[in-house]
Amino acid sequence: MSGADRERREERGRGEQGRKQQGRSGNAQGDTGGRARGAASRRGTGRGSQGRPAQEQRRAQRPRISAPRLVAYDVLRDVEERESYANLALPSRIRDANLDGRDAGLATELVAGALRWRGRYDRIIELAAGRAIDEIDSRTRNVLRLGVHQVLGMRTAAHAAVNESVELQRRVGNQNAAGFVNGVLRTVGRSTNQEWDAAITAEARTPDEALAARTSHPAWVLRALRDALRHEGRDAELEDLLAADNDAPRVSLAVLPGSERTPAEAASAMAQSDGAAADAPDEEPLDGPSLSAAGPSPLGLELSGGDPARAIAAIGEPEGLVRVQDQGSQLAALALTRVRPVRSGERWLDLCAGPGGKTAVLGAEAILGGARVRANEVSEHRAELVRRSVAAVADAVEVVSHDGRDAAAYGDELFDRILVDAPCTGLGALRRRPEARWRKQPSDLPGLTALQAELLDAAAARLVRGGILAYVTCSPHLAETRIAVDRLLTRTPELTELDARAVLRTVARGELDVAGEALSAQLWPHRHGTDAMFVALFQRS
Ligand SMILES: C[S@@+](CC[C@H](N)C(=O)[O-])C[C@H]1O[C@@H](n2cnc3c(N)ncnc32)[C@H](O)[C@@H]1O
Repeated sequence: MSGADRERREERGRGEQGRKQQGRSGNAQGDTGGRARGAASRRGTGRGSQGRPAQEQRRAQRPRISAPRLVAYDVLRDVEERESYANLALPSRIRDANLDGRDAGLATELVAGALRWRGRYDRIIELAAGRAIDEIDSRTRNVLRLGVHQVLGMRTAAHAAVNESVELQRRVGNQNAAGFVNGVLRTVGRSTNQEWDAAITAEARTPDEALAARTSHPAWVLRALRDALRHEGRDAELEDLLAADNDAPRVSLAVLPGSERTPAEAASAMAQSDGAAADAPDEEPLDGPSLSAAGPSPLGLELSGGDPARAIAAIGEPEGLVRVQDQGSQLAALALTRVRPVRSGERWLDLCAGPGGKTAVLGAEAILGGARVRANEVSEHRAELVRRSVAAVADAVEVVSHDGRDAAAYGDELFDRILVDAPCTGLGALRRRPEARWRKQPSDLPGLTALQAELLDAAAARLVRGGILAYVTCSPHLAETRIAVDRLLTRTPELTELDARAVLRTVARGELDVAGEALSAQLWPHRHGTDAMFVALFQRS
């Protein structure tokens, strides 16, 4: 930073000090209008006396904003305004900005933190600014969320986080609100996380509102999660679950059945390749991350960090046989394939297959057992993802694209096993998709549960006698799990529910703690380290 820039900053800082607000209760006022007027009149003087070139010169002299922060801001905008998925928008923005590994890591942390903790940070911003979050324009809101994450969620020095945020606001948002950003973030930085949590609790109207804000969950999601845990007699686990939702999940890999190596052998293959790389002077060693055959799926590996693609390459299996996949998804697919021995010639259907993670497990199991899989996906684009996903087991899998409620999806056949991995609210994968909890609304439920019921009815009618149906959701919401199952059983007396918990206990690696009275199995992030997958199994009589 040049001396002139530093001087300008210090002068601005002194100005802010003069206007600063005291403490949380004497908040940052949030009077952007007053500040805006002040800033506008100051700018007006500048324009009058110096003209446009001077203003442009001042802009050119401004400190550069760090590229990762700009990338993070752009991704937050993509998510908010274009409904983009952060996990897709982020890599493409990182590529466009040509960030190196370290900066890409910072951009990723900023995006994940600001999205995941949005509910808590918004409440803190409200308390610091003394105004409702909706009254702050969306650009400023996102600058503030990134700033609060740096101040409270990362170890960024407070003055650096504030200065960067003010510059970011000047670059991307309403210039007049730069002072507001400065004031709010300074107020935020004056209290610790514990103090902010105490303030959130003190200001909340109900204990649920306080817990929802502190743990950054929408209140309706918190209630749905509590209901699902209560159904198992485990509502005391709610806070553990909410905390697990806010932890970045460990990367899990699946070693598909039929691979040359078992998961344990794959883990040691990577360790050996790591050692060999360290010995070879021109090979960059895999610095640190290790694989272990851990987690509840018998196919599963856990990666302690680093780039999964490098770990997969280091294992050395043919492409596609080792893949990134949540272990709950692995178990859900295995519940269907291992519920009973496979007879050669069986026909299986994966009705809602996109993007094809579970189809790959079904395909690998089908090859071993002599079965064949039809994979259906309503979206042609996602059907293409399924084709790519099953390349390693393509001999056993045929991919088609139809609405699963239409006869075309079944191709005039009956099936021995059908997987309905239904579209759902996705409330079981909140740790993986940080923006998802803010996207779904309770009003999404009726449409989804109606679609789930129609898909189940269509699938149940296409089972051979004695055939098995697996109903899977990545949501623990009771409307999408037990209530859906009970209604299906009422509508379809030919279906008998099987003990999915017993099946999963047999399939799983180690003890699997599945609670409650129901025959279906609910997995949980805080208990099993998986997404909250729900699995129910039925047999057609
Ligand atoms: C939860 S995802 C399936 C995940 C997949 N089984 C996997 O493991 O990768 C649900 C899928 O159902 C698809 N879908 C939604 N409505 C459908 C319908 N009417 N018929 C068939 N598929 C549908 C969605 O496009 C989405 O790809």
